Amino acid sequence: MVMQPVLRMTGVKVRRQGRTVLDIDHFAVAPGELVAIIGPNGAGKSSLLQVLNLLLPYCGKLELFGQNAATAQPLTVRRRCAMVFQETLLLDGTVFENVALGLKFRRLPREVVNDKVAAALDVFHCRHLADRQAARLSGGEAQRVCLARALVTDPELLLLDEPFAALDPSTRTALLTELRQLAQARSMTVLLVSHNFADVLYFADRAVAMAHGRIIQDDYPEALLRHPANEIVARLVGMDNIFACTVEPGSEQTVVRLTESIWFTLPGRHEAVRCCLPADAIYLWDERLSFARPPWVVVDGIVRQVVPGIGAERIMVQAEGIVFTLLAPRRQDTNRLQAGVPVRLAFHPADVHLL
Ligand SMILES: Nc1ncnc2c1ncn2[C@@H]1O[C@H](COP(=O)(O)OP(=O)(O)OP(=O)(O)O)[C@@H](O)[C@H]1O
Repeated sequence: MVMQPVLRMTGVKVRRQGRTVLDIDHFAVAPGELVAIIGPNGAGKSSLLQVLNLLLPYCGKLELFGQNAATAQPLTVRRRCAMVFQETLLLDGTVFENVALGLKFRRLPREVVNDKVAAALDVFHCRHLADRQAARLSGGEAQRVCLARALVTDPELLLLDEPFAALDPSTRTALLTELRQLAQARSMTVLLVSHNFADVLYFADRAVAMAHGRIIQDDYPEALLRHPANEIVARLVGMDNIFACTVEPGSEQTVVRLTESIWFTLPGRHEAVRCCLPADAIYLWDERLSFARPPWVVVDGIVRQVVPGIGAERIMVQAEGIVFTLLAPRRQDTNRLQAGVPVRLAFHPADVHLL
């Protein structure tokens, strides 16, 4: 059975102050999908969510829950959606009152409201805050309350516009985990706008990259990471190594040159001007791993910088005018690499993505 999409856009455009800020040929999301929306500042991500929440006028066709949004009752459609913003828009009053607000117009008995609010607060571990004034919460607490308020109405479509941006990493991870589990348990569809691709990998099953109001890639998050459609997406997903290259396409294989002596071959015929190499696909030389054998590409260079990190260090190595960035497991202090130390690197051409 083909499932009816929760939302379907066809030829949707939005103009703001004389400029087209959203231009979507086709976009559809199935029930239960967890979709991340990424894009540089001004790409149109918030505009997309605002259109879906019927907050912004548009041209073209938008269907929500199988109904044409232009002719459907806005209130009926909105009751099936909820949106959470980066700013915690809580009203004066207690946490309980804020979360109960979404249920207020549904004429539910008081006991049902109490139970639903308590359950929503429980999900995000903030039941103990129920009687506190919303204005006096910390950023993380307020964001949990906003999520509880959005979820108390059991929305079928949840729109999240960077609600985790201001939270500390452990709170973010905890909230994303809770939200993912909850969405899966309820078969809820979620669109999450995020600038953090680690969150995207953690939360979403599908990632949509936007630029200049258009969708430029729509695929599994891992596909964007390994095979970005263009340089904008490569930068969005944090691709550390984007090198200029020249290619010599042959009938069966293509020679890709980064410099005169750093080159490799790829099967097939390719045209490209850029070569992407993820930092975790470059290895420090280790004779036990026999990286020297072709098709591994072996490069000698000098460490320029070591940027400490949790679990892994980011190491910049200069070789023939190119700076390679690689991730290496953090070592004992005594054994650490330093600027000026000669090193040998290796990467496999299969990890290279050409643009
Ligand atoms: N209220 C507004 N009036 C006029 N133009 C606007 C308004 N809000 C946004 N825009 C413009 O619309 C375009 C898309 O903005 P939008 O907020 O959708 O992008 P975004 O991808 O969410 O960006 P960011 O990552 O910075 O939040 C931008 O060029 C922006 O300047």
